[in-house]
Amino acid sequence: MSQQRLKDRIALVTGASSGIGEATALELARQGAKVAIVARRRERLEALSRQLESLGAEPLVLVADLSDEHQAQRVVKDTEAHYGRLDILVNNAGVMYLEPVAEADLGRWRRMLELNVLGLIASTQAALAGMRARRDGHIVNVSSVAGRFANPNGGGYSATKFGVVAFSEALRREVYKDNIRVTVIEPGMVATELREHIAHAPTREMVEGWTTGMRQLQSQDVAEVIAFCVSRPAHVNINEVLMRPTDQER
Ligand SMILES: NC(=O)c1ccc[n+]([C@@H]2O[C@H](COP(=O)([O-])OP(=O)(O)OC[C@H]3O[C@@H](n4cnc5c(N)ncnc54)[C@H](O)[C@@H]3O)[C@@H](O)[C@H]2O)c1
Repeated sequence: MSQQRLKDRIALVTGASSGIGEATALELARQGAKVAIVARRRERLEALSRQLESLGAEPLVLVADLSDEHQAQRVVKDTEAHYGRLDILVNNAGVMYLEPVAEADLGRWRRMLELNVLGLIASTQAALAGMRARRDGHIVNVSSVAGRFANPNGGGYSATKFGVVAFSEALRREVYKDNIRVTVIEPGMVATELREHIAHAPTREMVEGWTTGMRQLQSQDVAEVIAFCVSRPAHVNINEVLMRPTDQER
């Protein structure tokens, strides 16, 4: 039995129907959190919900397309209405399309921007009022190593993940005074369904090449990092440690 470091904490995990989101929902539940899960595939969420139930997580299943900002805001409000508050928001839902700029399908890139960036911003915005009022909350944004380093054919995806890093750093500076913590997670290659979206065949080979000889992460590895970050005692203000406010901001 894991330590119940998240006992009575209320979490919402987006993109929970597979991969990192599914593993994170389970790990938060093992550590005692109550967990709301959201994605588009109801059957997958229902199956996860049964596992969460058996861990005592009192799950809430929400089906939404988070590339729609209104739906992204609604799931936060639905979670707050159901449990009375939201303590931990894990913005994990994302897609990856890798293709050369010259051949890019801009409709696909727009959908990627809408989900990976705008949806994440919308759910964050919806969570702030409640967290501010209680002076308590933790927002975890899942970016990627592609949010710090860009590779050929990864321009569209990296634009979204650099965007997540930039947004999170600005957000952290806006909300640290309200005791809201912001963490960005930047995993390397993780064995999930995400790779199936690699649109361009040579890119698939290239991505395989980048990772040859590297340890491939499992979703559970990332889930444990997220659970560790959100389970720090509230008096440890990591915002102050990671990004010391300038004198003007004090
Ligand atoms: N797998 C990797 O190598 C890797 C590396 C770094 C970062 N990431 C990031 O991790 C996050 C999770 O990805 P994953 O690897 O677990 O892949 P995944 O495909 O298994 O999971 C993505 C999740 O997002 C959901 N989703 C997709 N579109 C959605 C939409 N429009 N509305 C609601 N939900 C939607 C999917 O249903 C799924 O639950 C993503 O943000 C991804 O960019 C993944």
